[in-house]
Amino acid sequence: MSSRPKNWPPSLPYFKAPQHGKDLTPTQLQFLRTKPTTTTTQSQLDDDGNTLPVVPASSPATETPCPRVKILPITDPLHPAYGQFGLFAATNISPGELIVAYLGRLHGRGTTSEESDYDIWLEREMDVAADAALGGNEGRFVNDYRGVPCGREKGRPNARFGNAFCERWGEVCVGVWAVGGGAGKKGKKKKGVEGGIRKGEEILVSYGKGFWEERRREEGDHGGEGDGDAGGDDYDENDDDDGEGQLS
Ligand SMILES: C[S@@+](CC[C@H](N)C(=O)[O-])C[C@H]1O[C@@H](n2cnc3c(N)ncnc32)[C@H](O)[C@@H]1O
Repeated sequence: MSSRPKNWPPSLPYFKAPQHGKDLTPTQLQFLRTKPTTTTTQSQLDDDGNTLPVVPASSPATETPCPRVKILPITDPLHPAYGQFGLFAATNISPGELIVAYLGRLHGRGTTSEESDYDIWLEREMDVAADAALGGNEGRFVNDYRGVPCGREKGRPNARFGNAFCERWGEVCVGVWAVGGGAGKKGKKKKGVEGGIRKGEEILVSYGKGFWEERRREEGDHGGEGDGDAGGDDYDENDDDDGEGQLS
């Protein structure tokens, strides 16, 4: 396999592992490198109180390039990210499966780039985020579900951000997971979602309401129209803005 995925922007660094910003403290590094054990700490539990999943070093989700996904140009003029790229399933993906890691520069609040549209909280409490604006892997191309036409589960995401301990790198990473295969956030069942993504489908997450509210504020400030939130729907996002796994 080539050392970069097809359609990767030629001038953008392609990461084969998470990059550590110089600002990360020993405590943050220790948090990242701590593999969950039977005696887990609070920060190793997800919203449902489950232990952080451990992803074996052999998982295709952490291969670079990742065989589970394709970066493709968005050619449908009705798609809100028309003219940009998106992330698509290269194989059928089972509900609840880790699709691909989201690699970027790991950093704290002090080195946040206000301009970045690729910065995602890994663990807000530990002040660690992953920014893929200046380099990353395929994960950086995942679009938000809002306004995207023709999805099998129209009007809702088929994937979500979530953390895992990745044995390939020996640290906690953000990943993109197929929805389904269990309860949603805080144990709530998501209405009508069975999960699983078919080969060829676009992989779509929710960036969280906060991301789009901030986008609207910026557009208001600048008086522009831009490529903001393309429309509402009945997907219940009330749990979306409580911490990790949201674009900041
Ligand atoms: C993490 S990037 C996603 C990849 C991006 N499409 C690209 O080609 O680099 C986030 C950016 O994608 C665009 N985007 C993603 N989902 C969108 C949506 N539903 N509506 C409008 N723009 C979207 C916005 O420009 C946003 O700032």
